[in-house]
Order: sequence, then structure tokens, then C-alpha cells
Amino acid sequence: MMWKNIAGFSKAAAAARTHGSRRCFSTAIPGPCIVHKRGADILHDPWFNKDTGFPLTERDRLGIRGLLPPRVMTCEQQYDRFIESFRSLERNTAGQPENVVSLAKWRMLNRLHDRNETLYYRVLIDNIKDFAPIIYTPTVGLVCQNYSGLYRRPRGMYFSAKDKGEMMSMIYNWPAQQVDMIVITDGSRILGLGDLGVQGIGIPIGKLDMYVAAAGINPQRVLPIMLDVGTNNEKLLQNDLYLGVRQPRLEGEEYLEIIDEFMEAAFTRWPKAVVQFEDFQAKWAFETLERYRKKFCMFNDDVQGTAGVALAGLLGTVRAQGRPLSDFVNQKIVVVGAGSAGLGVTKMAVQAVARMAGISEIDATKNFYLIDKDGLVTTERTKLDPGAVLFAKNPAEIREGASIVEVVKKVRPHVLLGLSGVGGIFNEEVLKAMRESDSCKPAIFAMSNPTLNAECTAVDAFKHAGGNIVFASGSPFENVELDNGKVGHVNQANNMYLFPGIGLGTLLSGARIVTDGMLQAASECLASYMTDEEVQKGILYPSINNIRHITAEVGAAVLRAAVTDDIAEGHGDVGPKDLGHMSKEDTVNYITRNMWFPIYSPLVHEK
Ligand SMILES: NC(=O)C1=CN([C@@H]2O[C@H](COP(=O)(O)OP(=O)(O)OC[C@H]3O[C@@H](n4cnc5c(N)ncnc54)[C@H](O)[C@@H]3O)[C@@H](O)[C@H]2O)C=CC1
Ligand SMILES: CC(=O)C(=O)O
Ligand SMILES: [Mg+2]
Repeated sequence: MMWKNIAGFSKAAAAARTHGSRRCFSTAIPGPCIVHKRGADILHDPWFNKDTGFPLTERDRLGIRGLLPPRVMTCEQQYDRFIESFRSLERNTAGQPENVVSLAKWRMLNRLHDRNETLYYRVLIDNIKDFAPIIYTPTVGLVCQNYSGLYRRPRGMYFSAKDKGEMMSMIYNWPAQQVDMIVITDGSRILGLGDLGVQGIGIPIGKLDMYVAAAGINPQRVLPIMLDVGTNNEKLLQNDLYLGVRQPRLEGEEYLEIIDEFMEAAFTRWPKAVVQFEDFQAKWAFETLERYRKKFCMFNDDVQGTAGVALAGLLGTVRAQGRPLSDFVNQKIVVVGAGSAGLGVTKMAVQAVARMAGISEIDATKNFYLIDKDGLVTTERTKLDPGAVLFAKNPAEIREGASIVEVVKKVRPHVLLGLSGVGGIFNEEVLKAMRESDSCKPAIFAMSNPTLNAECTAVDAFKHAGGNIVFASGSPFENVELDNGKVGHVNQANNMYLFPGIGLGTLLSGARIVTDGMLQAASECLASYMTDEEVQKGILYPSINNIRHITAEVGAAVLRAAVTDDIAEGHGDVGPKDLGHMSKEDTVNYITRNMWFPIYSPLVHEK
């Protein structure tokens, strides 16, 4: 029976994860790194640049003596210097509009990223809670909206509608010999901000930053991809500074030919890479997933990663009510938003109910209610999306197109979950209606990003729906001080808890596809991460400070599922038999050992 380990969180794991972000600067000498350049070229390459951190002997070896100030600084001193500048920026911008401050912080981090990746990732890993909201949601949304103006230096690769027939050779322009993780977008649905065309490249960059920070993927082996097939965003098409192809989006076969060509090119050069699809509009998210999932090692984060994170949270809400996990089958769940994320979540949750109750998926839909922009989805709906057919209600139960508040009042759901991209749609009336929920701890998940697109704020949720709710949002909010002096805990229900582990576990398993079993294992692992004590306080997800430990556990669960599914082909020197013989603990250790950590390696020049 699945989910059996939910409450079985081990003491060792609990001890390990309490370490969270640490700040130790090891004195051990790391292995050498071979470089094929010398002189000023090294200083201008963020993969190898150490700024003032090059020891004098290395400056001699690489021909850079005299190109830097004479003082040699340690990584620790550089780190402190950066953090001090960052804090000074915070002080100097205090009181300025939030967008201005966020962009200033992003610029500062981005400059470091462009100059010295080792120090950048060191700073990011050690301060992930503070910096994730800058390099990831919500600020990454603002960056994408302004990308054409913010653009300074290239990062990642761009394949456009004009490159048809050229991609197989273009892919060899990428300077790294090996690529492990690719995140690709076509910019058609960037967070809840709509079609941002080529400017959506900020999303793969931000997601891959999380891969480096959380999963320890070597930054020299990640590749952000923008597939620019045009944009239907009129404002961008009219903007003289817009950096993308100024044409309407390709559709139908023309679109698919471009993306097929990219996939063939990428897997020809790097047959063992994992590709994550990100922020595609729903129709292409589903179509490409079906088209490629059995052919290439890929997954769609918005459909599958989000589903796993949401399901882990939904199971947490059952535990938070003090109910046995088996009670999940009786939870009434209203999902607002029937796009790539909403449908992905509903499907995975329904499958979990079907498995737990031993019933058919059709029977398992009984307690699920799906609402889209036209209201409650019923069988009466004309032009019903094929992906929503299974969840369409009988209009005799509630009328077709019923509003959110009507559905909430009639159903009295245990959970109200938003993936609509519409800010504030859980208004006062809706939230107050949740007070009549049949649950002793009603759950409100406002999962849309970025912050302004969240279905409600944390403050409004606790104020209107009551202090006893469980709350989660896609972008971070501060915890809320309640009138009774208690704290209303804010969870971040974001796919960042799973995609790094799904990618890393898949990579190290050597699997050539990502199976449902691997995704289910990832979700189960996250669900079992929290202790009963935490969950009863309304804490459904771990602190992001523990993201490396979470990712190691999730990655191990994914890898073991690949072994169970008999598709683990091994990685490097570790063959499929070795993987099969690893215990759970061995697997976590194997994953952890393979995580890259930012330290300055001695650079050795080779022609
Ligand atoms: N927290 C997380 O980890 C994740 C959050 N998201 C967020 O979810 C949101 C939606 O993403 P997708 O499903 O990919 O978008 P989508 O565009 O595929 O779907 C949006 C859905 O919302 C519905 N909708 C629009 N206006 C509505 C209204 N007024 N009332 C009810 N429903 C309405 C649409 O009909 C559609 O079904 C975005 O804001 C995205 O940032 C997406 C993936 C992961
Ligand atoms: C988090 C994420 O993937 C999204 O909002 O699209
Ligand atoms: Mg996304």
C-alpha cells in the first residue's frame, strides 16, 4: 500500500535536515579543473573566474599576474564582501517601491552570476531562503516582463522559427561538452503573466539556478533553452526593443516541426540529458508531453511536478486534521483553474484516491470539482476540453458554470485550490464561505504565481477564512500573526520542492524516460518528509533552507522507482546492478555524493 511511510520520518533524516544552510569553507584541496584558455579569457569566463581569489602561483600559471589587484582574497572574504554589499543595497533602497528594490537585487545577483559562477552559487546555496524569491518566483516574473530592457549578456540558447533545418548544427555551438539538464520554454505562458515570447528565457534560467542550488547539478552542465516561435503578445510585437522574432506564434504542424527538430538535435548531442518542459500554454504542454514522454527523457514540470507537490500538500492537510491518511478518499476538493497545472493536479489526486480506495478513476472523481474561467465544469459544457472530461460533474448536482462561491457554499469543501493565474479570485466572500467547510482545518492553496497572481494573500486567507485554516501559496508570503497571538503558518506549495529531485534522480538512474512510478515516488517522498507534529501545526512543506536534503531524498526515491520499473541503466561507473543493490540509505548517499558544490578548484591549463 502506498503512502505507508508518511508518518515514519526517521530521526537520522530529521537530524540531517536540521543543518539547513551551512556556511563552512572547507580547507581540503579540491581536485583540479582542466581549462583550455589562459590570460584575460579566464577572467572573462564566469565558469572559471575567481576574481581576486586566484592564488599567485595560479596567476603565474595562467598568465594573469598583473591583471588583478595584488591582494589575494579567500572565497570566504569575497563572500562576506558580497553579502555586505547586498545588505547595503537593502539599506539604501529601503522605502522604495517593491518592484524597484526587487529588480535592483536581481541585477546585483545577476552581475555576480555573469562574472563568477562559483561565488554566485555559493552565495545562493547558503542564502537560498532570501535569494530564491529574487532568482525564482516572484521576481523572475518581473524580470521576464522587462527582459528586453534588462538584457546584457547571453545565457542559454535561442532556437527560433528562423532556425528551421539548422538546429542539428547549431546545438554544437554550445561550449560545454556535456549537458545534464535542459529546461526549455516557448514563453507562451510565463507564470500567470501570459505570453511573454522570447522574454520567457528568464524562467529556464531561474529553474536551472534552482537545479544547481537544490540538486547540485554542475552549472557547466545546465542549458536554458528558449524556443522562439513568435508571440501573440501585441504589446511586445509593437515594442521596438523586443528581442524576439516579431511574428505571430507558429501553430499546428509548423510549431511541432520546430520542437521536434530541437528535441532530435539536443538528444543527438547529449543522449543522456534530461529535458524539463516549462511554462508552455496548456494545449502544447499536454501535446508535447504525450508526444515525447515515451521517446525522450523528459517531463513537464507544470503538469507533473506541480501535481506531485500539490498531492503531497493535500495529503498533509488530511494529517493536519488529525485524520488517518486513508481519509484522503473522503476529502472534497475544489480546483480552480483547469489548465496544465490544474488538470495535472486533479488527475494525480484522483489517481491517488482510486489506488487508496481500490476503485475506478471515474468513481474516484466523485469528490473533485473543477472550475475554469467559465465556472464549474459539467457534462453540459459545450466544447469540453478532452483533459477535463473525466472530472465534469453532473449538472443535476450543481449547475453548469456555477461560480466559485456557489460551489464552495454548496460543497463545503475540505480544500480550495487555485491554479487559475487570476490574482484575488478567492475574494472575501469566497474565503468567508470556506468557514462553513466540512473540515476542522479547511485548506486554502493559492498556488498561482507570481505574488500578484495568487488567488488570495495569506493575510486575507487567515482574516476571512479563519485562524484554523491551513494555507499554502505558490510564491512566498510572510507568516501571519493571528489575533489570538498564534502564528498562521504560510507554506510555499511550489514545484521547486520536486523538480530538482525528479531531474537529478532520473539523471543518476540513467533512465531514458520518466515514468509515472518515478513521479509518484517523488510525491510520496515529499509527503512523508514532514513529522506529524509539524503537520499538525499547519506546516505541510519543509523549509527551503533544507532544499538540498529534500532533493537528495526525492532524487533517491525517483532513482529507486526507476530501478523498480526496470529502466535504470546506470550512470558513469555505476551500473544498473549496482543501483539495484543499493539500500535506501545507500541511494541517498550516492545522490548526495554526486551533488556539485561550489568551491574554487585549482585550474590547470591544457592546450
Ligand atoms: N505553485 C506552483 O508550483 C505552480 C503554479 N502555477 C501557476 O498556476 C497558474 C496557472 O498555470 P497553468 O495551469 O499552466 O495555466 P493555464 O493557462 O493552462 O490555465 C489557467 C486556467 O485557469 C482558468 N481560469 C482563468 N480565469 C479564471 C477565472 N476567472 N476563474 C476560474 N478559472 C479561471 C482557465 O480557464 C484555465 O483553465 C499560473 O499562475 C502558474 O504560475 C503553475 C505551475 C506550478
Ligand atoms: C512554479 C511554476 O512552475 C509556475 O508558476 O509556472
Ligand atoms: Mg512553470
